[in-house]
Amino acid sequence: MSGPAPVSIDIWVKRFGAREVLRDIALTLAPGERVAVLGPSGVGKSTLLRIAAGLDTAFEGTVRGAGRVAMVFQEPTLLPWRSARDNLVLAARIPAAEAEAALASVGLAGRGEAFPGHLSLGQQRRLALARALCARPEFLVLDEPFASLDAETAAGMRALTARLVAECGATTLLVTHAPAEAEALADRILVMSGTPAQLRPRGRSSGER
Ligand SMILES: Nc1ncnc2c1ncn2[C@@H]1O[C@H](COP(=O)(O)OP(=O)(O)OP(=O)(O)O)[C@@H](O)[C@H]1O
Repeated sequence: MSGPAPVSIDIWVKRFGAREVLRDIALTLAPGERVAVLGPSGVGKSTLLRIAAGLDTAFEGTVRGAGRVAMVFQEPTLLPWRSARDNLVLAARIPAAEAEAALASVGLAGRGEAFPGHLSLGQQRRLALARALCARPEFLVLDEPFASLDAETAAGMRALTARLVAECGATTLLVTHAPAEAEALADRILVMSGTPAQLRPRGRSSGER
């Protein structure tokens, strides 16, 4: 092992058909750095994340240094016919006792037998977060993990995620359209805008809150 590496995402161009969605994106995350990308719906945030996580390789550019990646999707994407515990055991190949501890760490102690469909959306999101963290990622990618939660639940999730992400120490890339999420979780905030979309640091005076 040579120690943690920066994650470098260079996208010269990403197209869907003839349409350019992303162009000239150069983003380097220092080891352990947490970067949030803010931007309106449809601008290309999820596309950037899928490329960063290695799920989309149909682009011109490179992604380097990502190492072991875990992604939390907008939808929890759990195995519906497996218990909460088995969702962790199967995905991360960990013993049941470790899965129980992970459930407790996201406030799901005692819910190991529950099927995802019997959990609230907020609980499913926490289970999906636990699953990602159980993989002991070097690079954690979060795609609007708090979308469609009520304000109180989202605030609880933000605090929990901020604590767990800090504890796990993974280099983290988060996309959201909620500035409060970006501020709670990130060391650095970037804004994605334009067609094709580009990234720039968040300005202080442009009304981007
Ligand atoms: N598989 C695909 N094929 C064609 N077009 C796509 C595909 N995936 C995304 N797009 C288009 O690319 C653009 C960027 O989509 P993307 O999902 O990255 O946006 P986003 O910023 O994540 O939006 P949201 O905040 O609503 O999730 C959109 O115009 C979308 O319609």
